[in-house]
Amino acid sequence: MAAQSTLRQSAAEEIIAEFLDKYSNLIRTKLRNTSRTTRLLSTLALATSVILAGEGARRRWKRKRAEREQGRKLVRTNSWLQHKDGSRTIYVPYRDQDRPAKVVIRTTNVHTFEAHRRLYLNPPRVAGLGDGHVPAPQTKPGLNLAFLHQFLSLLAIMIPRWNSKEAGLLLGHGVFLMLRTYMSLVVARLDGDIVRDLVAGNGKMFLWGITKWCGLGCVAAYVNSMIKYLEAKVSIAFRTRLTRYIHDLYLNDNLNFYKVHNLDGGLGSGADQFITQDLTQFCAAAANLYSSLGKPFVDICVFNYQLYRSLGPLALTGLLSNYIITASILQKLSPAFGRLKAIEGQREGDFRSLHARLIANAEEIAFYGGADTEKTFLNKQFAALQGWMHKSHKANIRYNMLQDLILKYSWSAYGYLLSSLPVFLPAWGGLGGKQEQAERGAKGGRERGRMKDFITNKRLLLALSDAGGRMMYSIKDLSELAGYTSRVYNLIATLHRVDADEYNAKGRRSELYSLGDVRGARQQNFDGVRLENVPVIVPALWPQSGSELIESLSMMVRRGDHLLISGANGVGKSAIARIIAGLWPAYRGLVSRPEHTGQDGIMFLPQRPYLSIGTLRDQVIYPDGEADMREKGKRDRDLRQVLQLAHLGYLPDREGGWDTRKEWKDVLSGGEKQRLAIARLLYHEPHYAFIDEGTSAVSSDVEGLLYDTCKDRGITLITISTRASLKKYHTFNLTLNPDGAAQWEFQRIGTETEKLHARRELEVLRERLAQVDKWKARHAEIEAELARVWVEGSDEAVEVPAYVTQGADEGVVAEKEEVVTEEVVEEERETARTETEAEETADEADYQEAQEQIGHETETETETEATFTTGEGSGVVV
Ligand SMILES: Nc1ncnc2c1ncn2[C@@H]1O[C@H](COP(=O)(O)OP(=O)(O)OP(=O)(O)O)[C@@H](O)[C@H]1O
Repeated sequence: MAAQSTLRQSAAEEIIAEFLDKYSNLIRTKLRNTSRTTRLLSTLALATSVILAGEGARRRWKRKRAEREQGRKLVRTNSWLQHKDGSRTIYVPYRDQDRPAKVVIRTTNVHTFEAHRRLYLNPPRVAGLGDGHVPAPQTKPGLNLAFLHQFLSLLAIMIPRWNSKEAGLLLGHGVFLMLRTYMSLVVARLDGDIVRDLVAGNGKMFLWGITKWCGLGCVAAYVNSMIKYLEAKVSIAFRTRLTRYIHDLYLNDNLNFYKVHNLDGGLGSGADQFITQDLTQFCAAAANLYSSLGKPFVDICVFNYQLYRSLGPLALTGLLSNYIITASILQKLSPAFGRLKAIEGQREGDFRSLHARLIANAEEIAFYGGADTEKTFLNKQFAALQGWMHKSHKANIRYNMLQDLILKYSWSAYGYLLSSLPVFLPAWGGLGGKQEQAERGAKGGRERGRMKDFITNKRLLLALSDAGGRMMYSIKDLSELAGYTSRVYNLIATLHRVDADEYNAKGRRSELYSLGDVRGARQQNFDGVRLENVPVIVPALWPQSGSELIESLSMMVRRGDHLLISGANGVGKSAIARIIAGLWPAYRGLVSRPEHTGQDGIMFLPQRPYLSIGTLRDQVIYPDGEADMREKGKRDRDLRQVLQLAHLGYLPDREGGWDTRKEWKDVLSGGEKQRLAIARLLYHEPHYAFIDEGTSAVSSDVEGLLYDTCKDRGITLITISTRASLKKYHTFNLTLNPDGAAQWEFQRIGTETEKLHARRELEVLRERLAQVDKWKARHAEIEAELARVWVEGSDEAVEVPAYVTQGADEGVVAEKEEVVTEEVVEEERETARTETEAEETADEADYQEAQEQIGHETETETETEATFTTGEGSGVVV
């Protein structure tokens, strides 16, 4: 044995040596035959390619290192790279912070959206999804043509091209599925062989059969796990495509993320449940459908053919009729799984959005002590979900029973019957029947043959019944998929509808001021802000009609003309900003505004300051990212300067630097949030800025400085405020008073008319001042009455704590009240004196200051006396 192996080894060595000799001789001869120049040139070429390859490798390595370094930096600063074609490269922490994974995100082409709009807004009539025009379809989800149309429409997004990654993954998945079918066939045959050898007592063949079985097991295990892996990959790939598509449609310049909730309402409590939950379930179900339908289908074809060969045409007819009968029974008796799943998804969404609401408003709820009430809301919503889930599972009981009865027990009994055909009816028994007829008489051998055929056929029948069963089970999967499909299709159709502003169903008349009745025009490249005969309407959810706040409003703000929009609460001041920003529609008239939002354009500071996730830097430069900031040539020191101007210079040091990440909405105080919003304004330096109650929590000394800074930076301010004291920073004033004779009044601040108003206000003030003496007398009366009142049992009354009584005896209290009254009177006299002086000198600066004081007074008065408002409106249009 040892000698044999040595012999084999030396033979192998000889072969290798011969091989090496042959090729070295060949090279040597070739070299000898070539000229010196050729050799020199070849050597040079070789050396150059080695050097170039080395240099290439070095550069690649360097690039990779720089890229990794850049990735780390971008992760730290919460930033990304923006490319010219609109795509972005983002880095996400992968295994560890040091090796972030690079992801390139390409935005969906506008033409793709246009091409798809037809699928979602004008579905074919035959699908029964509406009349072929908007509104978006709302059919009962189920196995019908609508489902087919919806699924194919989504497939156009999930697999955009035949050579896309998703198509490749599906192909790979298909190959493995076929492989598994083939393996099932091989296993069925091998099973029969093993039993035959066992019955025949052929030990050698039996052992060989077992060895093959184990080998097949390894391959089958690999194939099965690859099928699962590829299924998961397909599901993730589908989800990625759909999620990016939806994000591009949801968060675009048309502000669909706002409109879909505030104007359309087609998605109920929110798009979040659709995008996070329903989409995931849809993709998992769609990827699974391929294997749960595709694989059994292939199995059924292959196994039927095999059984047809061995059991004959009668068996095949029996099998096919069995499928048809089973499918129709199950289809008839199955509950509406699609609808059940769709409504379950909706209730899950409602429950989830209540939780999200609780998190977003945790502080406010905690202050109010509203935990119990919120718990009741949550429990109520959960009970609705739970009830529906019970209903859904109950519906499953009957279906599962039926399914088990038919697929497990009836089918196997039927299988035994079919397997016995060659034995009892050999004339109808295919190959098996022929063999049976041929071998009649050879008793012992035939029994073993029968056993082998029976085992093979039984396994094939089992596999077939399994495939058929899975096919039948997938009726349920398919119905559930129909539910998810309808939800995802509804989401995309609604987004397309909102994006196209297509609310008007053909042939249907729209209600006045409904979303189908928007006829105003927008001009987006105007150097100024202008409204021309625009009604201020609170839009209602489509298709209801909105409610009118102001019938028709006209105004214009040019560069340098600062405007203050004032009026009582709820009159529609912010509504004007919403119309100009494009959040609310312009139902009639013309709205003109600068094209860009941000730098050199227009910016809106909302009433509730918003703080994004990310670093401190992100808060100042929002909505820019760090990459945009660098592109604009701004550095951290510029941001520090901006913060200083907003009186927040201490923030980077206090919070630990620009890259610090915190939950900023909880970290910053109300006033700080507002000052941060002003800092954003100073960073972006727009030409026009809407400030909606943007300084209400800022102390008045800082407020003035902030206004002056903004104006010095060339920002034209349009302030929405109830504070008349802000007048002095503005040139024009738009006063809204929908209940007055004129619903609004637009006038220059400091004009004769306005002075007239101020004088009238002064007169009213003086009248009130004259009443102070009367109040004093009345006060003394009340004091005297109180002193006379004797409260029965006051001696036994609960003892007043010492800290209350200290220095609070009647005399002291009276004295204090006297002093307070004196102070109030003195203050009012002082105010009146100032007003009179201002009026007399008519000096502009003094006048403004006096105006401010009046403003303070007016504010206080407005709260108490409804009559103490500005004069009649004149409806001046600039
Ligand atoms: N999304 C909405 N849905 C329904 N009504 C709304 C909506 N937003 C605002 N409104 C209504 O529109 C009216 C004007 O609101 P707006 O926010 O413009 O008031 P405002 O004058 O700015 O008040 P405030 O001084 O309190 O901020 C209010 O009556 C309000 O209830």
